[in-house]
Amino acid sequence: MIPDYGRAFALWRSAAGQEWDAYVAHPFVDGLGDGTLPRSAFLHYLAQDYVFLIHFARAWALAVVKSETLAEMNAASATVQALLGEEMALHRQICAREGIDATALEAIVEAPENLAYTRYVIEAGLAGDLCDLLAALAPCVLGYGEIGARLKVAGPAAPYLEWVETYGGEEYQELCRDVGALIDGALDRRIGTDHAASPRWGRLSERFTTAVRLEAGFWQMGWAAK
Ligand SMILES: Cc1ncc(CO)c(N)n1
Repeated sequence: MIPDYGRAFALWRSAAGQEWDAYVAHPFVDGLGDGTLPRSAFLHYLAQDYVFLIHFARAWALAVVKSETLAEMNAASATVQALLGEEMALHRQICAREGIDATALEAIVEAPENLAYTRYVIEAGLAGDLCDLLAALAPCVLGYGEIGARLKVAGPAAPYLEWVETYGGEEYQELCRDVGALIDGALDRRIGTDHAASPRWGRLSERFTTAVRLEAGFWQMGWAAK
């Protein structure tokens, strides 16, 4: 079952079509679920993802700047906190057990796929308004929610249980529902409640799909490190 993260997400997701499937059903994801993903690929991914989250948190902080209401500011800043506090703690915990400390993680050199993705998102927000920024942010947050929920139901294998429980767990799922509500509210306010009827819709959809493609590229980067 696909989780309900709001109206705009459902439309963007189906417009992305096969690109969405290539992201959420990438071989890397299958390997996380059934435990066959080589540890080296996982650790390479996780270290890159730590740096990803630093820049991703900056992009969410930009959403605070681009907000027009206190409700939007609160929702965006709660996401910044969830990323810096809870999600990055997962990475620190797993890497610490492998002998990689937080200072080493922070100093990881970004892979081009990583750099491309986060800076694309930040640029979407700098060039546009909160709708443009949220369209580029949505695949990351909500895609991991969908993946986590699916893998959790399937009954994940032991090696990556912690990862699956983080993204499939209630706390992250609640964050996804809140982000879905923030997106719908931000779009209602700026482009009207019939999102797809807005002249801006096509462009927003493209932003979403580009970010989806960059997500698949991120898995591919990890997968290539096998
Ligand atoms: C690449 C990537 N996308 C999305 C998430 C979820 O925040 C993450 N941790 N990493």
